[in-house]
Formats: sequence, C-alpha cells, structure tokens
Amino acid sequence: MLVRVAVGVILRDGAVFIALRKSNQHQGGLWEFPGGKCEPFESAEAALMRELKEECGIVVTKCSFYKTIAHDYGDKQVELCFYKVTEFDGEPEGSEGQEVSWVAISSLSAYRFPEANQEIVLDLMAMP
Ligand SMILES: Nc1nc2c([nH]c(=O)n2[C@@H]2O[C@H](COP(=O)(O)OP(=O)(O)OP(=O)(O)O)[C@@H](O)[C@H]2O)c(=O)[nH]1
Ligand SMILES: [Mg+2]
Repeated sequence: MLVRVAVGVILRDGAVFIALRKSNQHQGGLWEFPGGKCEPFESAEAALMRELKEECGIVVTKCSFYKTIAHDYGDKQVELCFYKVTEFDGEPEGSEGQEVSWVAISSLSAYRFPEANQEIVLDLMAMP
C-alpha cells in the first residue's frame, strides 16, 4: 500500500521545527518534520496546510515545493512530498502533545529521523 504524505520543513532564522513521533506511531521514537497523510483527492499542498494546523497550530502563509522522496519501509511504502515553509501565522507547538523543538540546521544530524528523511537532512545541512 502506497501512502501519500505531505511534510513541512518549517524554517526560521537558520533553525527548523521538528517533532518527536510517538512510540505507538509508525517509525515511533524518531524525529520528524510535521505533516501527515493526504486524504483521497486532496492535493499535497492542501494536506500540508491542514496537517500543520492540526499538529502545530500554525496557518501556513508561504511555502514552496522542495522535493518528493519515495521510500519502502517493507511494512509500508510512502511517498513524502516535502515543502519548505517560510512564513506562517501563529507560533508552532505540539498541538497533539508531541515533544517539539526548534533545532539549528547545523545540528540536525544529532537527531534520529526515519530512513526516508536522510536525504533531506543532508540536503538541508548543505544549504548555504
Ligand atoms: N509526518 C512525517 N511523516 C514521515 C516523515 N518521514 C517519514 O518517513 N514519515 C512517514 O510518513 C507516514 C505518514 O505520516 P503520519 O504518521 O504523520 O501521518 P498522519 O499525521 O496522517 O498520522 P495518523 O495516521 O496518526 O493520522 C508515516 O508512515 C511516517 O513514518 C516525516 O518527516 N514527517
Ligand atoms: Mg503526522
């Protein structure tokens, strides 16, 4: 089963907002960029807006498509559609009780992310 996922890389002043996946979730205990599954017929961008409102309490006002990464976890195949989120209303929080953190991009490699995220983490750290 292929799952389409919209993911937001929320950026501000050289830092990125990340959240800890709960232990009962797929890839639990690892850090993530907030986001979630697209509903049937929902565009990735619409899903991004909805998920960041639900999970972080922000209204995205400016985002740009970053890249799509397909990954097979064996138990689950995902197509992650990453967006850079550079402007938003509200202060991001863990609206669902998840642990969250603003992390300097230069320190991202100190956090454990799901396998599918490795490419994005390296890419962000290589940003000028
Ligand atoms: N949100 C998010 N999901 C990711 C990332 N990397 C990654 O492999 N995933 C995978 O994408 C899939 C869907 O994400 P999700 O669990 O956030 O979906 P959701 O918010 O709709 O959750 P729900 O099932 O609790 O309603 C999961 O299998 C998760 O492991 C990431 O950086 N952010
Ligand atoms: Mg989610």
